[in-house]
Amino acid sequence: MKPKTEKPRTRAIKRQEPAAAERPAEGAVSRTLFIQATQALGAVLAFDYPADAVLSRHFRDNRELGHRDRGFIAEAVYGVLRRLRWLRRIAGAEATPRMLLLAWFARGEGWPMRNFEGLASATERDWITSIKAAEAGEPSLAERADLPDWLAERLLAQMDGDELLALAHGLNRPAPLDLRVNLIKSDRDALLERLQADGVRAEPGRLSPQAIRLAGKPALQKHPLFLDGSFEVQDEGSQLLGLLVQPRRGELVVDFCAGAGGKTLQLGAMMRSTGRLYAFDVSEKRLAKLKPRMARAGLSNVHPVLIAHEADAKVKRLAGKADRVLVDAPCTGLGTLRRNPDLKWRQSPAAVEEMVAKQGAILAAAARVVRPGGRLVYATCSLLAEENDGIVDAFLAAHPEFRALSAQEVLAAQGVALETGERLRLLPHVHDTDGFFAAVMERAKGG
Ligand SMILES: C[S@@+](CC[C@H](N)C(=O)[O-])C[C@H]1O[C@@H](n2cnc3c(N)ncnc32)[C@H](O)[C@@H]1O
Repeated sequence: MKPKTEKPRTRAIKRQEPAAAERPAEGAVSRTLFIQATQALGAVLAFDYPADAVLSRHFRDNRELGHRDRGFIAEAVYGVLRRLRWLRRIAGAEATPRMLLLAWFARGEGWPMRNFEGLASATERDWITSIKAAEAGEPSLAERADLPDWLAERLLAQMDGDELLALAHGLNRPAPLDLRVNLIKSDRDALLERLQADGVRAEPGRLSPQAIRLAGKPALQKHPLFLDGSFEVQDEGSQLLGLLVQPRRGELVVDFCAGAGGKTLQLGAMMRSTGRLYAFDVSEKRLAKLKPRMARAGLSNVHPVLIAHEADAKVKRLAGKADRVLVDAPCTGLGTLRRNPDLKWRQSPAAVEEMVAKQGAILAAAARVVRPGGRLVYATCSLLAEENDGIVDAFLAAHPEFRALSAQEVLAAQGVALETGERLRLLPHVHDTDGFFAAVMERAKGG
C-alpha cells in the first residue's frame, strides 16, 4: 500500500494560559505546550498522512500557537520520528505518544530532571529516572540505525554495517536550507551580497554553482528577493540533477515528472527563458503550484501539461522530438529522511515493488520522446538499488539505442568537481545533501 499524501485531520485543542504554578523552569516548556506536542505526535504516529501535512493541519487548527511554540512542537515530533525505534526500546513497544515524548526529552535531548517538574506527575518522574539509566541488552544493527528491519536489510545488501550506521546518522540530522539563484534575475555573488546585507547568514554552496547555503532556517517567504523571483528554495543535491540535464537556449526540453516544478524552474532559467520546456505531471494539484512559481521566476518558456499517465497522447505527440528529457521519477523518497523521517516508517517492501514497476514504465515512455542524439536523465531521491541502478540497467539492456554518459564528466564540464563516476550518487553523510541518484544517457544519432 502506498502511503496517503493528503488531507490529514487532527483534533483542535483549546489552549489555556498556564497558571503561575505551572510555569516552566528555564529551558523547560509549559504543560499546555507539552500536551499540544503530544496531540500532534499522536496524530502523526497514525501514519495515515505525511508528518509535515499533519503538522500543518495541527497548526491551522490551533492558530493561537506562536512561531516558537510551533518550532518546539515540530522539532519534538521530528525528533521522535527520527529515533522512534530507539525510543520504543527505551520506553517500551507499547509506549504512548506522551511516554515517547518524555523519553525523547529525557534521553534524546538530555533534559535534567528539574525540567520535568510541573510537567510530569510524580509517577512519571520516577519512570523518567528509571529510563535515564542505560537500556538493557545489545541493540540490533537496524535498531542502532533506527530503521525498520526490511529497510536495514536492503541497505546492508548495498553497504557494510559501518557505512549503514554512518548513513543512518546522516539521515537523522536535520537538513540545512539551500537556495538556488535564478540566473535570469541575478547571479550568485550578487544575491549573496544582498542577502548578507539584510542580515541573512549565507555562504556559497560547495557543490552546485547555483547554490547558496543558509545558516539556520530563516523564514524567507516574504523576503523581497524571494517575491521578485531572485531565488527559490532547492536542495543543493537536487540542483546537480538540473546540471546533468544541462539544457541550452532554444532547445525543446521535457521535465517528465515535474510536480510543483522544483527542477522545472531551474531548467527554465538555465535555458534563459527561451525554447520550450514541457512540464508533465499526472497531478493537477502539483502542477497548479508550479504556475505562480513560474510567474515569480519570470519564465515564459514553461508549458505545464497535465497527463493521464505516461502513455498519454500528449506525450506521444512529442515522440523523437526532445533535445533533453528529465525523468525525476516518483520514488520511495528514502533519500529525504532528513526532511521526512516518517517515510521510513510509512514505506514498505510492497510500496517499493509498486514504485519499481511504475519507474520502469515511465522511463520507457519518456525515452520515446528523446530525439536521436538527445539526452535522457533518470533520477530519484531514493537510496534503494532496485529503484536506481536496477531501473537503469534494465532500461539500457532493453534499449540498445541508448548509451550511458558519465555523470562525473557532465558535471566537470560545468565546473563541478565531484568524484561520482558514471552515475551520480549523493548521500547525506558524505555530501551533506539529500540522497539522490541519477544516470545520464544519450540516444544514438541514428537510433
Ligand atoms: C519526485 S516527484 C517530482 C518532483 C519535481 N520534479 C521537483 O523537482 O519538485 C515525482 C512526480 O512524478 C509524478 N508522477 C507520478 N506518476 C507519473 C507518471 N506516470 N507520469 C508523469 N509523472 C508522474 C508525481 O505526481 C510527482 O509529482
